[in-house]
Amino acid sequence: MNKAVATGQQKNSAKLIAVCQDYYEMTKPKVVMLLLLTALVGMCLASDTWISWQILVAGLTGIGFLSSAAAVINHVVDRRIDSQMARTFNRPVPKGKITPQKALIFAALLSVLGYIILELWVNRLTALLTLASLVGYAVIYTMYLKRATPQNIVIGGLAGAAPPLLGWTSVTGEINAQALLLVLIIFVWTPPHFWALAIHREKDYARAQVPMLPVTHGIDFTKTSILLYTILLLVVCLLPYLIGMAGLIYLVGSTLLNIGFLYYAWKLKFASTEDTAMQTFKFSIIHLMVLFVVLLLDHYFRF
Ligand code: HEM
Ligand SMILES: CC(C)=CCC/C(C)=C/CC/C(C)=C/COP(=O)(O)OP(=O)(O)O
Repeated sequence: MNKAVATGQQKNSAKLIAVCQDYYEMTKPKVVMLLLLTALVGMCLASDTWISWQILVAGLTGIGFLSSAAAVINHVVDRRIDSQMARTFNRPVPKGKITPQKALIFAALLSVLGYIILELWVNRLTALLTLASLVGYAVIYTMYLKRATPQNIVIGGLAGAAPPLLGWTSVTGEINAQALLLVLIIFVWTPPHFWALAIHREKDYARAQVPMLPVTHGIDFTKTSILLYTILLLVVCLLPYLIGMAGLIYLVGSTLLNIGFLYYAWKLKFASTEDTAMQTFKFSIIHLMVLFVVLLLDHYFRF
């Protein structure tokens, strides 16, 4: 083969890979992975036996596609804000690597596919609840709340907290109090998760004029709020054990994780160094991931 043609082909495939990476980045893959873990745990806890492969695969694919679509819409709607923040200015839409139109077509494709998968192979309730979560995050949180009130992430957090319920309804076709308890755990976890990062990025949010809590009420007030939510989280996390939904493995695991979270929140409030806010944010992600793995282990190896 001609050397120039071969080099041209190499350049084209490198370009294609780069474009695919940009589309992939817009789906917030790591966030969606954790959302899917919580949905998987919702599915497993909904049943005393093994769940069917069809529900598992179709449920996770549908919930994953709709969550990814919500994340892509967030990239489009927030392109002005993102272009003003050091953490996000390099994203594909503000950088001009992907046009808003193309991103929206991608989001529409993911949404339609995800909805059809849930409707055809899971059930209508799950399809509708997942669509409502997409609207909750992409429209209610991103378009309105984020720009309107420092309670934005508290209220908007409900959409991100929904996946355990979506997993549960995938298996049973109905809404259940135990599933709502899992939603409550993530709902209470979200403020300390996000506000820790918001403290670290306070100047970014102030510059972009986004009314996040550290911007509107100050860093000290935000630290107190984080500490109080972390205490509330410890209490809420005890409920699955207290109502007999989970056993000792969960009780021990969850208590250790919450003591860890409390340690970071305490340090952030009373003995903070430059890194403490980011360490607290990183720990929050480990906390939720391990908490849901522990719930799963407890479900299958309960004694
Ligand atoms: C309204 C609710 C939430 C807000 C405002 C929020 C905000 C954020 C922000 C701003 C980041 C930083 C992203 C970056 O570095 O580019 C982040 C990271 C992350 N969030 Fe959340 N989050 C929320 C809910 C959730 C939920 C429900 C989950 C999962 C169950 C989650 C999982 C994660 C993960 C895994 C990361 C790390 C992503 C990475 O390293 O790329 N978040 N979150
Ligand atoms: C269907 C379903 C379950 C939808 C939920 C989808 C979803 C991706 C929820 C995660 C919440 C999240 C990452 C919020 C951050 O947005 P931000 O705009 O404040 O953060 P950013 O500045 O990093 O974009």
